Amino acid sequence: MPQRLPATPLPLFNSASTRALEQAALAWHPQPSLMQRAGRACAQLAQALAPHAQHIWVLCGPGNNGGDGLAAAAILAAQGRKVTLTWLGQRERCSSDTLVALQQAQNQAIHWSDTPPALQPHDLIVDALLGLGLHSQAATNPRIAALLQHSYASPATVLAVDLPSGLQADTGLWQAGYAPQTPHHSPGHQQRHTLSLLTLKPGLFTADGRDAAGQIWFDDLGLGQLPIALPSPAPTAWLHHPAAPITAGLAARRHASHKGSFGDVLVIGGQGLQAGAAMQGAAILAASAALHHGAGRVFLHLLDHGQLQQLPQTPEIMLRNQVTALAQLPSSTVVCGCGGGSSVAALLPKVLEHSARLLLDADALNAIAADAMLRQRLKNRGPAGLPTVLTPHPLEAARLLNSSVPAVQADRLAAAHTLANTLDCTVLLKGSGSIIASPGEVPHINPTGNALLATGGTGDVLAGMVAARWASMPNGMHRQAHHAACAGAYAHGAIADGWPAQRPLTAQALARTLARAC
Ligand SMILES: NC(=O)C1=CN([C@@H]2O[C@H](COP(=O)(O)OP(=O)(O)OC[C@H]3O[C@@H](n4cnc5c(N)ncnc54)[C@H](O)[C@@H]3O)[C@@H](O)[C@H]2O)[C@@H](O)CC1
Ligand SMILES: Nc1ncnc2c1ncn2[C@@H]1O[C@H](COP(=O)(O)OP(=O)(O)O)[C@@H](O)[C@H]1O
Ligand SMILES: [K+]
Repeated sequence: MPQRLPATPLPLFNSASTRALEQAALAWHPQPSLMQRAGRACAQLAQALAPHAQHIWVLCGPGNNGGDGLAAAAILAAQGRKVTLTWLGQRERCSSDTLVALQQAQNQAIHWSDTPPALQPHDLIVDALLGLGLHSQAATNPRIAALLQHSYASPATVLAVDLPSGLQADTGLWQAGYAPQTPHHSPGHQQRHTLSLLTLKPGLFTADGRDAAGQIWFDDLGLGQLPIALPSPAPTAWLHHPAAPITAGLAARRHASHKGSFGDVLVIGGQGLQAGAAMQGAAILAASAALHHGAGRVFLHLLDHGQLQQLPQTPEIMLRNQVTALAQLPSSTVVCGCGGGSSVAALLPKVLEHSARLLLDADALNAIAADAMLRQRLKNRGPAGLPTVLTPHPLEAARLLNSSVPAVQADRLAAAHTLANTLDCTVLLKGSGSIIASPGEVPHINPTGNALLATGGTGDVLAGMVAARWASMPNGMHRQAHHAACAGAYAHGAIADGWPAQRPLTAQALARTLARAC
C-alpha cells in the first residue's frame, strides 16, 4: 500500500542503486511481478486521491514505466472507472511484463486515444510516460513533450508513477524539452503527486524536484517481504530529519549551566557606507538569529569601523572593534562574510588562520573564490583540525568551483560533494532542497523550506542559526559541523513551512522565530 513519507531520516538511492535492487528482485521472479505490484499500488493511490474523478487519463510511455501505467489502467477500468489511455509503445519492443499489462488493459473497456480528453478539476491524470529509463542524451520525443505540456496545463490532479516524467532521478533537473513551459507552473496551480517505487530518489527532493513531484508517496513493491537477501547499496544521500524535536536542545538544558555553556558566536561582516553600499543589516541579522536560536553569547564586529555603539533592538548583542574581535577568534564560532562586501577580504587571512570554528558566507566566499592565497588558507584549516562550514547559494558555489550556476544546479549533490572534498569543509548548498555535504559523510538533503524564504537576508539568518547550534556542540571536526548545518537548515525551513502562506516572511521575523517542535 502506498504510504506518505514517515517523519524519520530516509535513505535516498540514485538510479544505479535502484537498478541494482530492481535487477536482484527481478532475478527472483516475484509473483505477482514487480510491474503488477506497481500497477496495483498506482491504482490504489489513484482511487484514494481522486475518489470522485469522472475520468482518468492514463499516459503510458514506451518502456516499463508505461507498463506500470497499463497495469494500473486495467485495474481502474475493472473497478468501473472511465479510463482514457494513451500508449506510445510498440508491442514488438515491449518487455514481457509490459505485454502482460497491455493484454490486461486490452481486456477492459478502455478508450484508447492519442487525443487528450477534456478533464475537470476533480479528474485525474496518471503520468506513466517516463521513469527511471530517462536518457539524458536522447533527443526530445515531441509526442511525449506535447502530452506532458497538456498534463501541466490541465486542471486535473496529476499522479506521476515512479518519477514525474522528464525529471532526472539523480539530480532533480528537468530534462530539456519536458519541463513545464507555463512560466509560473507550481504546485499551487495544480495538485501533483508522485508515487516513488522501490526506492526514494534524490532528484525528488532538490532542484526542480520538489515542484515537479508535489506530494510524494512511496511503495517498496513488497521488496521488504521477499524471502531473499537483496543487495543493500549505500544510500546516495539521506533525506534529513532531526533525531529530536527542534526545540529539544533548549528544553533539555541542565540547571547548572551558564552563558558560557552554550558557546560564543562572533559575527564579522556588514560593510559600511564608505564602501558605497552599507550592508550592516546582513551581519546584524546573522547575529540576531544566533541570539534567538540559543547561543550563549553573541558578539558582532561591523567592518569599516562601524559607528554603532549598540543595537537598540537587540541590546544582548555585544559590539566589538577589530582588535577585540580578532582576539576572540580562537574561542568562538565565527560567522564571517554576511554583508561583507569588498571590505571583508582584508580580515580573512587572520579569520581563516585563527577561528576555532568558522562559518563562511556570502562575500567571504566570493573573496576566497577570487584569491588563490585565501583558498589555500581555507584548505589548510582541515589538516590543522579547524572545522569550517561554507554556506554558498548556487552562484557563490559556481564561483568557488569556477563553473556556472546551471552547471551547479545540474547536479547539486555533486557540486556540494566536490566543494566539500576539495576544500575539506562542510558545505551547505542553499536553494530548494539544500544539500549538506562533508568529507566522509553521506550527504543530506534538507526537506523543509519554501519560496517564502526567497527574500533578502534569509541566508544571513541561516548562517546565524547554524552557528548557534554549532557553538553549543562539543569539539570535533566534520561530524559536528555537518550536524549543525543539517539542524540549522532544517529549522530554518521549518519556520517558513509553519508561517502563514499568505503573509510575507521577513528575514528579521525569521531570525526571531523558533520553529514549533516538529
Ligand atoms: N523492470 C520492471 O519490471 C519494473 C520497472 N518499473 C518501472 O519501470 C520504469 C523503468 O522502465 P524502463 O527502464 O523501461 O524505462 P522508462 O519506461 O522510464 O523509459 C524507457 C523508454 O523511454 C524512452 N526514453 C528514454 N529517455 C528518453 C528521452 N529523453 N526522451 C524520450 N524518450 C526517452 C526509451 O527509449 C524507452 O523506450 C521505472 O521507472 C518503473 O516505473 C517498476 O514497475 C518496477 C518493476
Ligand atoms: N524557493 C525556496 N525554497 C526553499 N528554500 C529557499 C527558497 N528560496 C530561498 N530559500 C532559502 O533561503 C535562503 C536564501 O539565502 P541567500 O540566497 O544567501 O539569501 P541572502 O543573501 O539574501 O540572505 C537559503 O537558505 C535558501 O535555501
Ligand atoms: K512517470
